Amino acid sequence: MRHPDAPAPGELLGSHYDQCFGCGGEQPHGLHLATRARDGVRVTAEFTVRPAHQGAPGLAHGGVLATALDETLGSLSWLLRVIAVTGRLETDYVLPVPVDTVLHLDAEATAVAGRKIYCRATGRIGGPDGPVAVRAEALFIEVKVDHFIDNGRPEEIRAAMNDPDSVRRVRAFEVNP
Ligand SMILES: CCCCCCCC/C=C\CCCCCCCC(=O)SCCNC(=O)CCNC(=O)[C@H](O)C(C)(C)COP(=O)(O)OP(=O)(O)OC[C@H]1O[C@@H](n2cnc3c(N)ncnc32)[C@H](O)[C@@H]1OP(=O)(O)O
Repeated sequence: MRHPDAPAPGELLGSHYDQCFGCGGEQPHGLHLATRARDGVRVTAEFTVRPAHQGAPGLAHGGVLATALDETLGSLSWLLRVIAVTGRLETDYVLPVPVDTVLHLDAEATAVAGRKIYCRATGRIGGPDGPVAVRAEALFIEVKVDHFIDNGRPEEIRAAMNDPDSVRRVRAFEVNP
């Protein structure tokens, strides 16, 4: 169920961490995904494949495409108002994705059971209604903020805790009655 305080449909979700490879603005070769809330527990995003994202000449690396799917699926957290990490991500690569292509991503949660969030995503090329190039089914697991504090490298954790925007974002996720 969408949380009552979830961002409204159409609203841009913003980055959860400015150094994130998927969505952070401070990663020069990152994916710079900008994700929007949609109805229900659904989000959409666009990812433009850059030369830094190649695997084969002129084609997107499969791991980068998996990252785009992972990041979009992770953004469903904003609508559920929980912090969650990827437990399992199964990816189908249906079409090659050339450099400069815009990948239109669409993710939705399909079920929640305790801490487990089941979800799926597609990435289409040639427009939001174009053919599916990649798709994923995933299981995200809800965690507390301590997951990052206990496991992250101390210098980045300290920097995040000293950044008021970062603390505000995490607090918003923690309150989930
Ligand atoms: C103040 C500032 C401080 C810092 C601020 C930070 C802010 C950050 C905000 C937001 C971040 C969002 C980041 C999104 C980025 C995109 C998403 C990613 O790429 S995340 C990275 C990749 N993923 C991992 O690194 C997980 C590594 N794995 C783990 O840590 C553990 O394995 C974890 C937490 C996933 C589960 O461990 P357990 O000990 O908590 O829980 P157990 O009991 O093992 O599992 C719970 C249930 O889930 C099932 N489960 C777990 N893993 C599964 C799997 N792989 N396949 C199937 N089921 C699985 C289990 O069978 C269990 O199910 P049953 O409740 O018994 O029914």
